[in-house]
Amino acid sequence: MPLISIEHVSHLYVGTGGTPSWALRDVSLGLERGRFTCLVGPSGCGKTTLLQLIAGFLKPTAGSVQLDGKPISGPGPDRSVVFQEYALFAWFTVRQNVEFGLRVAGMKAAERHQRSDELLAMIGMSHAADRYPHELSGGMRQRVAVARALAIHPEVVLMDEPFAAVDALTRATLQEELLRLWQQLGLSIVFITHNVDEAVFLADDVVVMSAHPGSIQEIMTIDMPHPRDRGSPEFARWYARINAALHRDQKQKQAA
Ligand SMILES: Nc1ncnc2c1ncn2[C@@H]1O[C@H](COP(=O)(O)OP(=O)(O)OP(=O)(O)O)[C@@H](O)[C@H]1O
Repeated sequence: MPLISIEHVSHLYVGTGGTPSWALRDVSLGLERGRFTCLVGPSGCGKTTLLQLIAGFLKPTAGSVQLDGKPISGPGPDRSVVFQEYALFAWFTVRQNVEFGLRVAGMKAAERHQRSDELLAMIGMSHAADRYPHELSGGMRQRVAVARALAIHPEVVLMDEPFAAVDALTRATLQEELLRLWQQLGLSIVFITHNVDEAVFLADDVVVMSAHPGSIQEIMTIDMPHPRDRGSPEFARWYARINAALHRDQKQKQAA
């Protein structure tokens, strides 16, 4: 049984003018435990909606979303979310940000400190534990956001374009660090990106979505071992395949 089962899910939004629109139409997808899944697709194809349904922030209009065979009825400590914007609390230090979920869960201070010490060491931020978010670079802030998401020991980490706002060099470093954490902690990750290179570098499975209505066009399993070499012919082949699938959809929509 997949860890996350999305069965015949449709999601309807009603806009401000009262006009309904289908963000997702009859989407079915099974996500296996321990895998790194990337969602790619044109703007508006429902990637964030799908992530929010898994997070439990939204309920599907039709169909079901299940985790470990149980319907998802809301957010829970088994799932955490990392957003594109550095959603850190400005008035908390790095350590306080990382410990936030643990404090909410009622964990004692000594245990919280031990957990945050471990995570800060893992992300190479021990030296900055007492700094505030405005004293950090974009890459450092996103590292803290990842550490905060991991502090509660979630089974699933849901990431919505987490590295889109940082420069290319920092992005590459963050990708490598995330792969290390994923492997070390045995996480299951669902990661939205617009960047095909990022998807080929990170993913076991790439879910290519198409828009109007949001649906799944193709699922590709990238069987290259990690770490992946961006300069290899195999990497270039996967890049071209995913890119072609994305453009095929656009061409079909334009021709229709
Ligand atoms: N709260 C909302 N109310 C009304 N319509 C919405 C709402 N949120 C999203 N939509 C619409 O639903 C569709 C899917 O949106 P969604 O944000 O899930 O797509 P996306 O693939 O994540 O897009 P992007 O890549 O641009 O972030 C879009 O047409 C969007 O305009």
